[in-house]
Amino acid sequence: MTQDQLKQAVAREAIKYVVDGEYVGVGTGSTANFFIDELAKIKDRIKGAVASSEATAARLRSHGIDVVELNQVAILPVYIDGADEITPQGAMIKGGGAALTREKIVASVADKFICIADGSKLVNVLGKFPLPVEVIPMAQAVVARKLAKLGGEPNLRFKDGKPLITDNGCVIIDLVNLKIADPVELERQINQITGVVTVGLFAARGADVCLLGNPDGVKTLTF
Ligand SMILES: O=C[C@H](O)[C@H](O)[C@H](O)COP(=O)(O)O
Repeated sequence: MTQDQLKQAVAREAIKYVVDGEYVGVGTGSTANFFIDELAKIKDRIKGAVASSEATAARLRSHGIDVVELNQVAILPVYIDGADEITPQGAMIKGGGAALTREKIVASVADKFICIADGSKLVNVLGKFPLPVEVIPMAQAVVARKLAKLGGEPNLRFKDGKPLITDNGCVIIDLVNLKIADPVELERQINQITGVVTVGLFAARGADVCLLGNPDGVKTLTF
C-alpha cells in the first residue's frame, strides 16, 4: 500500500467519529485533505465545519461544505487532523504545513482530538521532525536566540526564497536536532518566550484517539 492509501484509509475511518447534526473541526495537510474528501460524502449529515487554515477552508468550500468561523461555534464534538509525529502517549509535533496556531485553537474547543496518520508518524521520542514555532516577525531574532538555549538549532522557514508567512501574518522557526524527553515541559517553556505565538508541540493537550494506517489495517490508539 502507498502512503496515500494509508492516509485515505484513516481518513475513511475518521468519519465514524463525526457527530451528526454538529460542526466538525478540520485540520490541515495531506491527511486532513483526504478526510475532507470523505467528509464531502456525508456533508448533509453535519451542520458545517470549522477550518484550521485558509487552505482547508477553501477545500471544504470547494466540496460545498459550509465553513463557519470558530467564534460562531460553542460546541465542537470532534477535531480531526494529521500529525508530523505522534508518541504512544498521544503527544504530537504538528505544523509541518505551518497551520499549528489555528490548529491548536480549534482543537482547544473540541471535546475530542482525533489524530489521523500513516504508521510512519508513530515515534517513541519526538524531535526527529523539526519542531515548528510560530513567531511574531519583529521578535524572530530574539526568539531564535532563546530557542537555541533550549537545545536544537533554530532555522527560519522559507518558501519560494522568502520567509514563509503564516495565515496569521507570522513567521515559523523550525527547531532541528531535538530529542524531546519531556514534551509537556518543553511546550510550557517555549510558550513562555515573549514573541512566541504557538509551539507545534501538542502535549499538554494531545490527541484523545489516534487512527494509525498500517498495511495490515487501521490501528486505533486511545489515550
Ligand atoms: O500544519 C500542518 C499540520 O500540523 C499537519 O497536520 C501536519 O503537518 C501533518 O501533515 P500531513 O498530513 O500532510 O503529513
